Amino acid sequence: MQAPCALRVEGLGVRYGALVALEGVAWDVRPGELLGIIGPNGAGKSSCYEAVTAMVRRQGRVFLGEEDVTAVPPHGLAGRGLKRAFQQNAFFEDLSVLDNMVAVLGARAHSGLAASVLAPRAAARRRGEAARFAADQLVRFQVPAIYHDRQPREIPYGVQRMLSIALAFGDGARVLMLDEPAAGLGGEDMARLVALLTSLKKEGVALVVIEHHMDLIMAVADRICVLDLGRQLALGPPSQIQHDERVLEAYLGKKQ
Ligand SMILES: Nc1ncnc2c1ncn2[C@@H]1O[C@H](COP(=O)(O)OP(=O)(O)OP(=O)(O)O)[C@@H](O)[C@H]1O
Repeated sequence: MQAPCALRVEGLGVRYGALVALEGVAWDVRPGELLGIIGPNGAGKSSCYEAVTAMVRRQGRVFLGEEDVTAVPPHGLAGRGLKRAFQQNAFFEDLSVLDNMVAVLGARAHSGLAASVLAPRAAARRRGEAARFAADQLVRFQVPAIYHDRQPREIPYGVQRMLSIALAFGDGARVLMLDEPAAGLGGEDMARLVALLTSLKKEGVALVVIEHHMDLIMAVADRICVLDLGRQLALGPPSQIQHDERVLEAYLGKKQ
């Protein structure tokens, strides 16, 4: 028996005034599975991404596990384990890499003023534990310890991308959505990204990844949703998508 869906969308649509940017999109993703979303420029990928996380006005329904979360606002979705990263890296620039991670881990790290005054040793111990947990989390997301004390803008771009994924994931995610995680990455950084995505899948995280980088998506996706002119052109495993005539014509054909 197949595992239940981690995330499912039905009849997803987005309009900007008279422009139909997305219409009738329907897919699901299961724990441990990576769904790739591809399509030519203007196909509706970003609109789809924003629509799932309720960042734009949209039609359709969104289910997280068994729960209909269509009416849940973005912060409520994050609280339920649907996390998203942004295409642009977004950091607290004045904090170190480690403190960025501590900050998103939130409650785990903050002992509070009252606790610090009334029980300073316990508060210090909790802060130490939070910092260790944050450091472990960063290493797990391919951000090596040599960068933890630096500010985000001081670390290499490829490591910044990993940091942004780590921050999006926070203290855990049932579903993690990534918008072009491979943008601007080359050789070794790309290999690190593949390793990270593969390990998240093994841990049972469901991933939804918008990507222009065909080699990456064909290598790591279990299924791919192809959008073109706001419509869902195809949905299937990479082997099927690579040979789909409509996809070749609409997407790959336009790229050549
Ligand atoms: N805020 C907006 N207002 C008006 N039109 C928009 C807006 N955002 C996107 N669009 C239009 O909606 C359509 C889909 O855009 P979208 O950004 O979702 O596509 P995309 O597949 O992500 O494209 P790209 O690969 O270029 O980022 C395009 O025609 C785009 O011009």
